[in-house]
Amino acid sequence: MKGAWRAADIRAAEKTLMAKLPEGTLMQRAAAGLARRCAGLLQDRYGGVYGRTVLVLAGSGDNGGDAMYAGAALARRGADVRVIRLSDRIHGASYRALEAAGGRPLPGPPARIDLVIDGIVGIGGRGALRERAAEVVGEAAAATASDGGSPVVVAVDVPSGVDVDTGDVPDASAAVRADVTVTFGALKPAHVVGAAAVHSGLVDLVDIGLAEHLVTKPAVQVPDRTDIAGWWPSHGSTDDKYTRGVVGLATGSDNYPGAAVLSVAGALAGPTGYVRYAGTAAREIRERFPSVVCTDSVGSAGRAQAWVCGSGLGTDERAAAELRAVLAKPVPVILDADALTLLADGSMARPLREREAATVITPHDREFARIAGAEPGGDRVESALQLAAQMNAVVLLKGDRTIVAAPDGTAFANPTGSVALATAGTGDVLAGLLGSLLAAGLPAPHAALAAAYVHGLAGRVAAGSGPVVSPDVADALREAVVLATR
Ligand SMILES: NC(=O)C1=CN([C@@H]2O[C@H](COP(=O)(O)OP(=O)(O)OC[C@H]3O[C@@H](n4cnc5c(N)ncnc54)[C@H](O)[C@@H]3O)[C@@H](O)[C@H]2O)[C@@H](O)CC1
Repeated sequence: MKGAWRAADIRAAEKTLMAKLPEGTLMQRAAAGLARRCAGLLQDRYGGVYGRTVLVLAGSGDNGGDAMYAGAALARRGADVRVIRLSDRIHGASYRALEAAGGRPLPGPPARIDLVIDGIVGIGGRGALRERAAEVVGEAAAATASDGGSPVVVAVDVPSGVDVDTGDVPDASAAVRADVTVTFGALKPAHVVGAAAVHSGLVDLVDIGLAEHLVTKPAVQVPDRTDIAGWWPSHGSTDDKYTRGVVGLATGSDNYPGAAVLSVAGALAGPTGYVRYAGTAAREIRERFPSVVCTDSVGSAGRAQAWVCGSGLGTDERAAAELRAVLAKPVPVILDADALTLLADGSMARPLREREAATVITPHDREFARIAGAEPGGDRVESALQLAAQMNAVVLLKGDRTIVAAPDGTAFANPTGSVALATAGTGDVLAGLLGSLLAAGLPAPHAALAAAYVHGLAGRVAAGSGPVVSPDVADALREAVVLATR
């Protein structure tokens, strides 16, 4: 699991480390790593460093210092390095090093640029880029590279114009869109959550010896494949259909039988050995999935180790009664879609509060607003954590980087999100898969993250064969499980 730390925690660790090192050492480490990555990108794209045009955008702080020292190293290897100073006050020693290596100042971006180094602001940045900086960033990105394409844009530490601590991008037109972000010491939330994660492009972490001095808990954690593989339940030779876990689904309605089909398809791709369906879509489910045991209500269904409730359930009296029946079960429960709408008027607050087993809620932003009173806003991690604490539930806040927040204050971000999932019905598939993982015994935060991870991969797998609809995501789940867990 990788952690991402806020700027204040990074600065505290840097302070401890810097006290042990000769002055300037950390910046030299950062700049050396940055120059190496830039040289690699120039090599891969244009076949070498020599003769390539590199534009350094330098702001007033140490971020500009990193960029100019790296520019100096590239100039020494024969690159034609130009620098635009975006402040009257810039890092002096690195500017002089760049000049000494042959770098030259320019008032504005040239027409031909092979690589842009964004050293405008790093972890000291506040808000959207100021007007002049935003203008220069736009002009540089619109320049032509020597191979006729757009220049490679490398952000130093974080793309300038994003909120480092929250991943918010206050104004997308006044923020750098990087192909690669070379960051130092540790990831920051901007690399892994919110719109800033998209602006970061590929994130490349340079070790400057900081990690062991980070004493605080990360603001957000990001699982990788080995975490998912380690959590995914495996079966032994003594297992049977019951010991693998039984998952129950109270989903679908006369109006939305498809939601039931999709949620059951999601559950069947998970690790449980037995799927029960309770609801009005029993006929559709029996036809599609003969292994699923169907009843018409939660009350008449047998036991399950976890229940999924809400996808396409509707919000009428029958739906409310089914939700109440699910909340009364002493097992983990996932509340999705219409179940969240039913929670909004507060009438379920008591049964929800009285639950002892885990509850997972899976809102998108508008559902989040129905329950919390307002959409998540710029700080999605903090918003999800607050709702998790308030409801004593694990919150899976859907988005390009889905966030999983636990009531104990721990937050995670899923790295596999895919735009392919932004289509009707994919949430039903996710809820079913998550139910299966909970029924198989995974702790709720791990179940939510593992489901989001595999679901994201399934979206990518499905997108490999063209435009995606939600049944394609359900069909791709098995391949995604194999990719994530083998
Ligand atoms: N502190 C350290 O030990 C290290 C820091 N390093 C670099 O130093 C950076 C942090 O440096 P600083 O603390 O000097 O801060 P930054 O260089 O990130 O930026 C601070 C300056 O930017 C200006 N600024 C803030 N918001 C702006 C906006 N929206 N538009 C335009 N200008 C804006 C401020 O006036 C301030 O002077 C890191 O991100 C990293 O790149 C690295 O060299 C590694 C070691």
